[in-house]
Amino acid sequence: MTSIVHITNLQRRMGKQSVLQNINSEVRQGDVIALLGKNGAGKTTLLETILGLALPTAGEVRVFGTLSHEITSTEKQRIGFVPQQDELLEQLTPREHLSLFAQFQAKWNNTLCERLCQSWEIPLNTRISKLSLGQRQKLSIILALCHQPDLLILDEPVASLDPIARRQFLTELISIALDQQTAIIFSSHIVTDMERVATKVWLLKDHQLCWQGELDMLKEHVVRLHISAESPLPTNLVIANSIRHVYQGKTAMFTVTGWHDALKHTLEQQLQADVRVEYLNLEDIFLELNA
Ligand SMILES: Nc1ncnc2c1ncn2[C@@H]1O[C@H](COP(=O)(O)OP(=O)(O)OP(=O)(O)O)[C@@H](O)[C@H]1O
Repeated sequence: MTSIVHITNLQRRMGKQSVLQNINSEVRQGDVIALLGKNGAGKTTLLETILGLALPTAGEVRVFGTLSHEITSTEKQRIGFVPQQDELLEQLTPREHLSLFAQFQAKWNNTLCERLCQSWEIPLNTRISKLSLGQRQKLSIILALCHQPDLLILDEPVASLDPIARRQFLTELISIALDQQTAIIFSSHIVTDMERVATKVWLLKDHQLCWQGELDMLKEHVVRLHISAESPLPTNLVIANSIRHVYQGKTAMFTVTGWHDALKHTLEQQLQADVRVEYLNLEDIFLELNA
């Protein structure tokens, strides 16, 4: 698979504050990356740096092999971006905006545009300044999807969408990732949505990517162990890579990282106890890793 984005030792400071440190990663064709992090973790900063809208303090980001802040207008046409705050032209109607934007795109998909405008009930002849937040967000998504980008970056694209539009949007996203092999980086606080579409996860914490890799691997890597013994467990019990634990006499619950199934038997022998492994959904993993 072709590399679309390459990030090397990226650092970004804002005044005295370090926002991103030692970020090394790669985005390949067909990757759908869920970018997760608490408020202020640096998600928008990372996405803007990838887009070349902000300069790295150190390190570099390459998009299609070019430094992101030096990408050409032809390369820009290969990128779709839905910003957290839309940049629509207030005085135009959606019809005018779509037609103006389409003129500058080499691969505009009019069929998809018409289908989405219809199913999302975009009021095509109303001034954009009079649209609701959700209608504006839908229009921004249509603009980003319909020029069939090779790289699609979405910063909180669904916050104002109703559940029906959100589900349709996720379906579209999966289909373009599969059919067109578009690389997608998607930031959202609706973690259940991310879990439906993501193949990979980037988790930002303490200015760094504390996890990056396949979603399935993350789910095998972070688990909750429910331990129950015949007699009270030692209160100073230590389990490697534990990030949180709760004791209740003969039972205990540990959340651990770096888990692999072979450890279960060893632990049961060592503690003379039953160990049940609970695999977590992405939202629970996010909460545990940020606890
Ligand atoms: N223009 C700016 N000047 C100074 N600091 C800034 C600026 N923009 C963002 N920051 C700081 O950089 C950090 C990261 O902000 P960023 O917007 O990237 O976070 P985020 O993860 O996208 O947050 P959210 O989930 O709330 O959208 C925050 O601590 C923020 O205060």
